[in-house]
Amino acid sequence: MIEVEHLCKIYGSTPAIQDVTFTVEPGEIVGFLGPNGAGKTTTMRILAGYLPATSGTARIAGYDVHSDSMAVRQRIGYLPEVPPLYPEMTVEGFLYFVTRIKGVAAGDRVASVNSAIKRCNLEEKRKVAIRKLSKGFRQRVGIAQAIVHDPPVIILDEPTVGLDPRQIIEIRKLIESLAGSHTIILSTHILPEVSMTCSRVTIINRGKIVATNTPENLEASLAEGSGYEVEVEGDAATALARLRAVPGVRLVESMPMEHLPSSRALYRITSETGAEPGREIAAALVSAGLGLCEMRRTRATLEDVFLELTTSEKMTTSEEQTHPQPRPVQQEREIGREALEQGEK
Ligand SMILES: Nc1ncnc2c1ncn2[C@@H]1O[C@H](COP(=O)(O)OP(=O)(O)OP(=O)(O)O)[C@@H](O)[C@H]1O
Repeated sequence: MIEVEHLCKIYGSTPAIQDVTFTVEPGEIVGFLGPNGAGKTTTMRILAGYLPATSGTARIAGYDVHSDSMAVRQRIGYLPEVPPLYPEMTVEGFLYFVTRIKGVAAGDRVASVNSAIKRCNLEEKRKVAIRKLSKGFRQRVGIAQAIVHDPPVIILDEPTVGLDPRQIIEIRKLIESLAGSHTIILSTHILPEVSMTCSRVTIINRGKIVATNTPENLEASLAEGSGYEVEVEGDAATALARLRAVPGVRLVESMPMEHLPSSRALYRITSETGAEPGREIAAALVSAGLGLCEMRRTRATLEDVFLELTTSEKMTTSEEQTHPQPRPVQQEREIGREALEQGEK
C-alpha cells in the first residue's frame, strides 16, 4: 500500500534523509521510530505530498506522491506535527469544511462528519469552538480531519506529542481502532508507542533506515542483554569464579548495589546466543555453598535495540575519529537514553 524506494531529501547542503526504502502492507500499522532530527517529519511530509523529494520514489496505493499528488491526497489522511485547525470554527463545522475540500459527495458529508466524530469520541464537543478545546481534544480533531473522508491510508506525525498520559492512552486506543480497515504509518520518538500500537517498526537514524521488523523480532535479534540477574550471598570471588565457569555463560558483571548488605552481591550474566544456562547457574552457586537469594531472566527490550541501533553510529563520526578512545558501552547507551528522554519532554 505504501512503497518507498531510495528516497533522499537534501535541504541546501544538509541531507535530511538518505536512501530510505520501506513498504507498508494493507491493514498494517507501522511505526516510524527515530530520535529527534532523524528525518521522520521529512519522510511523512514527502509521503503526504507536501514536500518534494530530492531523489527516489514514493507510491501510495500505486500512485506516485509527486506526479499523481491529487490522486494520493484523496487516498490519504494526514496529521502533521501541528494539526491545521481553524480555531474559530466548531468541531463539526470544521470537519464539514474538510469533507468539502476532500471532495466527499454532498449527500455523504453529514454522515462522514458524524462517523468521524463518533470514532474520535468527540460527541460532547461537536458544537464547541476549536479554540476552546484542550490539547488532547484538538489532537482528536486533528485525527478526525485525517479520517473524515475515510481514506485507505493514514499518515500520523507524532500523534501523541504534548499530550498528558491519559490523553496519550486515549489517542493510542483510537489509532488501534483504525487498524485493519486502514493502513497506518505513524512517526514517533516514543518507544512504548510502537510496542503498544504497531505491528511493525522501521527505525530511522540520521536520515538512514537502520532496521525494519516486528517489535518482537527486533528484541529477539539482540542477543546481548539476554541473560540473568542473580543476587548471591557469600564470598564474592567464589561466586564470580563459579558463575564464569558455567557453560553457556559469556559474561559476568558485578553490579554495585548500595542497598544490599555487604555479604550479598548482584551479578548480571550475559549468556551465549541460544544458551539457557539458568539451571546450571543455580546449581553452580548452591553446590559452592553460596546463597541464591534471587534470580531472574533479563531480555533485550525494544529500548535496548533502539539504543544499540541509534548510538553505534556515533563511533564513526568525525568527532570520534579525531578522539578515537572507545567509550564504555554503558556511557554510549546513556547518551542515547538521554536523547530519548529529552525527546519525550
Ligand atoms: N526546512 C529545513 N531546512 C533545513 N534543514 C531542515 C529543514 N527541515 C528539517 N531539516 C533538518 O533535516 C533533519 C531531519 O529533520 P526532521 O524534522 O525530518 O526530523 P525528525 O525526525 O522529524 O525530528 P523531530 O522529532 O525533532 O521532529 C534535521 O537535521 C533537521 O535539522
